[in-house]
Amino acid sequence: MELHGVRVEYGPVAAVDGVDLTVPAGEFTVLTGPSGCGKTTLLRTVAGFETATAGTVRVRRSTGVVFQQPRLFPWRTARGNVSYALARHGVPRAERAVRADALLARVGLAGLGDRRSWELSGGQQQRVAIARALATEPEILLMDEPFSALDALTRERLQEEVRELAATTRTTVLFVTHSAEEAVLLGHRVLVMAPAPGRVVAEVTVPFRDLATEQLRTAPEFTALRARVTELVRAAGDPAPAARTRTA
Ligand SMILES: Nc1ncnc2c1ncn2[C@@H]1O[C@H](COP(=O)(O)OP(=O)(O)OP(=O)(O)O)[C@@H](O)[C@H]1O
Repeated sequence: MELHGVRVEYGPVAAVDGVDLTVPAGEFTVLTGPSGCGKTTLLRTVAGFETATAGTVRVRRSTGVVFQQPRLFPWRTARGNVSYALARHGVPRAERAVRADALLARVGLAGLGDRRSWELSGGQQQRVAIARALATEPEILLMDEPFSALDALTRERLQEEVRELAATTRTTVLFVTHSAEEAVLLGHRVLVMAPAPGRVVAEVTVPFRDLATEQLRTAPEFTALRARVTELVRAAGDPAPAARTRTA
C-alpha cells in the first residue's frame, strides 16, 4: 500500500496534506497523534471512503476495516456476519460456513458461530468484526481505534491476540490509536502526525517484534520508547513556533 503526496479536503479545509506513506507487506504500521491531526481521514482514504484531491493512493487488492464499534448485523449470527463478507467477496455458498468458522477460530471464537451479537461481549463482537475484515483476504487490514471502547482487561487481551495474529499470519496492518502504549506494543513502526494540515512529522522504529507481549509491557526499553512517543505526540499538538512567537 502506497500513498504519495496525498491531500484530502473537507470543504476549504485540508484535513491532511503532502502525506507519503508506504506500508510494506507484512508490516504493522501505527498512526498516532493529537486529536484532529487526520489519522482517521488517512485511514478512510486508504479504505476508499474518502477521495484524495491531490496525490496518489495505491492499494492493489481490497482493504479490510475495523472501526471503534463492531458494527455487526444484529440479526445475523457471528458466522452469518462473516459469511456475508465472504459472499460479497465471491466465495461460493457451499464453502462459506467452513471458511467463516475457520476465521472465527483464528480470532479465538471457535464454537461461538451460532451466537448473535447480543449474546456476545463487546470484545467478542470486535473479534467477529476482525474475522469479517479478514474474510476478503485484504491486502491491508485497517484498524481505527478498535479497542478504545473496550474495558482495560479485554483491551489488553485483544492487543496481545492481534499482535500474535499479525505476526503469525504476516498480516499487513495500518492501525490508528491515541495510546502510546498500544502504538509501541503493536507497531513495527509508529508514525506521529501533527494537525493543520494533517501530516506525518515523526517516525519511530520499534525493535521489539521478537519479544513476547507479557515481557514487553514491563521492559524498561518499552517504557522508554512509550515515553518518547508520548513526548512526540505532545510536541506535535503544540502550536507551531511561529504562532507562539506571534502571541508572545
Ligand atoms: N466529515 C468531515 N467534515 C469536515 N471536517 C472534517 C470531517 N471529518 C474530519 N474533519 C476534520 O478533519 C481534520 C482531521 O480529522 P480526523 O478525524 O481525520 O482526525 P483524527 O486525528 O482521526 O482525530 P481524533 O484523534 O480526534 O479521532 C479535523 O480538523 C476534523 O475536524
